[in-house]
Amino acid sequence: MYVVTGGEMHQIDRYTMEQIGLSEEMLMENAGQVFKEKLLSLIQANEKIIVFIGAGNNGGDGFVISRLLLERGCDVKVWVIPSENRIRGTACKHKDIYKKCGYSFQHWQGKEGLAEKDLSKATLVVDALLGTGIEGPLKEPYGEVISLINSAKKRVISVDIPSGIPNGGDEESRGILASETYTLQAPKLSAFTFPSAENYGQLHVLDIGIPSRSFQKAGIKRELITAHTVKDTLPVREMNSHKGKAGKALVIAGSESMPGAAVLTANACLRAGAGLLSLAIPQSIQTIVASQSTESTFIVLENTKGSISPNAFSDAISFNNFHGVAIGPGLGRANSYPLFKTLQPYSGLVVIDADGLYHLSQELPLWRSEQRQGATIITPHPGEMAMLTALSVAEVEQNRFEVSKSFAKTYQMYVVLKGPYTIITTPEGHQYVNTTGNASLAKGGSGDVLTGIILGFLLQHKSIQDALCNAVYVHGITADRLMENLDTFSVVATDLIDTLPIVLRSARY
Ligand SMILES: NC(=O)C1=CN([C@@H]2O[C@H](COP(=O)(O)OP(=O)(O)OC[C@H]3O[C@@H](n4cnc5c(N)ncnc54)[C@H](O)[C@@H]3O)[C@@H](O)[C@H]2O)[C@H](O)CC1
Ligand SMILES: [K+]
Repeated sequence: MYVVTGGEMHQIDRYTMEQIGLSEEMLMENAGQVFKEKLLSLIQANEKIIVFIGAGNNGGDGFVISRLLLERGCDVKVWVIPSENRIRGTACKHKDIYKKCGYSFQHWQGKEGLAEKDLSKATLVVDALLGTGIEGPLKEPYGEVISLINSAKKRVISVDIPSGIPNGGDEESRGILASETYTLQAPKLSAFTFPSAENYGQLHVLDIGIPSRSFQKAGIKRELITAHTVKDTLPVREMNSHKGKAGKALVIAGSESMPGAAVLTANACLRAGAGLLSLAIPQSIQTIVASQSTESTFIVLENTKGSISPNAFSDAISFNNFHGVAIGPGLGRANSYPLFKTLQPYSGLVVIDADGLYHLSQELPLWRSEQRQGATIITPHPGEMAMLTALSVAEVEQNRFEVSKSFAKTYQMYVVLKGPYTIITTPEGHQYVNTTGNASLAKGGSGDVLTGIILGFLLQHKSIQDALCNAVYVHGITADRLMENLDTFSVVATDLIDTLPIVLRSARY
């Protein structure tokens, strides 16, 4: 499933109409039909529905939805915000069809009019005020209508997008606070960009019949990770596999103040399929780490002031014995730069996280793909991305898609930008958005687990992007699964590792 900007959606609509020959009237009718079906499956028989309609095609969808619900005998009040002569094109055609079927509507005349009364009696609001055609700051009377709807605190279902949110989704908005949004054909960027993502409520995607060819022709390179894509791309372990063939992983992690990071990364990596796992850790934490990661083997390094000594590293490890390396969780920044540097010439996969990203920010050009034989995968949270790009955290948050794309293309790396909707970007600029996971992941250690799963999966998959997509998806699902029995406050990173085997099993079937 593709993820698009408002502008791309218009381009896709145009191709569908002009080149494929599906008319806008038909697409609008389809939108109304699927919306109505979805709505009827979720509402009570005695629901009192109020529909708010704007001037553009989002309002046109509102006319189709109102007609179809009235045809089904639903109790529907329809309020149209612009004067009738402002409704043009396809929306006007569907307004006329609505009227010719014998149905009427009320005109908005300010909030003191009857709309407020109808709203107070309604049990459900359908928001068909504004869609992807919004430009610039919200104009009146839409601001006033939206404030009225929001303050009524009803169940609100938005058509396509919550009305009033900016197209990029990145600016402060006075948009509708929807309980649910039924988006048409493809989720829009604003559903995954804060603060607008918070306006959406629960997101459902409705197939209105726009062919995938229209998306391909528009060159859309953003997709959603779904249960289907994961199931189709999760590899199966061959019968004649052996531990060496299943991937030899090296994790360089941990320090006296953060020994747990090494444990979490190693154990997650093993649970994600690594055949053999070596942990490179400072000598002073070896006993404690070994007691909690039974299956790991160890490369014990000299330590200085609680972390790996700057002198100990270069000849202690032969990187080429490993298929992939993860570096960074709990490493500490003070002494580990020389160690980080020795990894650059290594020809295998390198996953860089946490303190490893700090070192990377000091010598970024050296890690461009043409300077390395193996692929580099980075797993920053927005703060670390800000450090790597010299932007503010707010700038990263507001332009998550663009910032990660530009970084991935410039440095030819795979970027896993973590957050409520983690975005994976390939060096070619293809992007994959993850929707699994929940607020319980906002806790120390969950990133270490993800790094471990990523390394484990990289060693099982042929395609790096599939490995990354599948890793972030299952990581999120483990948290979702834990929510069946636990509270968001209570989940700890070890729970994620313990749940991973069950989640992996069900992701396959
Ligand atoms: N995706 C599809 O294939 C289909 C989508 N449909 C729906 O069409 C809308 C997009 O329609 P469009 O006419 O382009 O725009 P809007 O309805 O969002 O609104 C345009 C309308 O709003 C006025 N306006 C613009 N900016 C502002 C502002 N800042 N404040 C107030 N008013 C503003 C402008 O003057 C216009 O009158 C899409 O979201 C879907 O819901 C179709 O059903 C066909 C298939
Ligand atoms: K809307």
